[in-house]
Amino acid sequence: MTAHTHAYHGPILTLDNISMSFHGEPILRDINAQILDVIRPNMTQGQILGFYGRSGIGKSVLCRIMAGLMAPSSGTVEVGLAQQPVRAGMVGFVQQRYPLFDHRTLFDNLLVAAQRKYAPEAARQHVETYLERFCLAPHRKKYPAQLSGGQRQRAAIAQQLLCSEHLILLDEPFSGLDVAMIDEVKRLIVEVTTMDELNTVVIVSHDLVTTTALADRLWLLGRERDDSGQFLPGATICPRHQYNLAQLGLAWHPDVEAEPEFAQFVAEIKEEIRGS
Ligand SMILES: Nc1ncnc2c1ncn2[C@@H]1O[C@H](COP(=O)(O)OP(=O)(O)OP(=O)(O)O)[C@@H](O)[C@H]1O
Repeated sequence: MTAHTHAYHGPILTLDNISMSFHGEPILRDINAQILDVIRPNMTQGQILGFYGRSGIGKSVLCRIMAGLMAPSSGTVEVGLAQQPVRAGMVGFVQQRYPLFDHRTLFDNLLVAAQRKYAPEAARQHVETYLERFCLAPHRKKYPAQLSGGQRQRAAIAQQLLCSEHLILLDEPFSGLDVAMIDEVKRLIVEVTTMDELNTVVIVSHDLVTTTALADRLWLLGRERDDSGQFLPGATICPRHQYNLAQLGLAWHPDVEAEPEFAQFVAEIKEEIRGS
């Protein structure tokens, strides 16, 4: 187990006292958490956050709040090195159905996204770059219905990266994929975070092992108990459930899943989840 040398710059994402209720029912409570810009010597190293919680606990709600698609009942979300309040469109959100425009080719789908951020010629150049990097260049003239599931997913990730500002949320990126495809998606996520220092991928997944193996930071969303053992209303990410995998020596190891320390860490996390 080796802790690779690293340091931190300013925050990339800050959740400040986020709470959310629907019709008086608390779903999220007092969430304070931050992703920092990680720096590794002589490397372009973005951030990967694993985000885990039981089914129905509030992960999708928090993702929508992080993406600026839903306003919290209280609290603020700030993104980027300038720490601006989040607005819809600043954060990419790749949902499970990979929505693309059916009547446009892959190239045109990506171009529409890129033109939201770049002038026309720069947009075309960025689309070319992403088609190459995501192994989609041979499929540029195909329509979404003519792409495989994996190609659609790569296209959806490229689309969100092209129009958002470095931060991208992936909702269940491994669900329904075979082993080879899971490896492909893992490779792609690592590729995204080595393309630009500020690129930050948030992986929301029930696949705890795969997510933890990729991440340099892990958040567990869970319910806390009061002194008498009763659950407090609403889920939160308490400080002890914000794990720094880089400091634990579990980040950026290609075969970390084979390391005994990793297995032990995952076992501990499972215990925490069972109790929350
Ligand atoms: N718009 C809404 N109005 C009322 N309640 C909502 C709304 N959106 C979500 N909820 C409730 O918030 C809770 C958390 O839902 P959420 O979809 O965030 O869970 P999740 O952790 O993403 O679950 P899963 O892992 O099963 O997808 C659920 O009880 C859900 O019914």
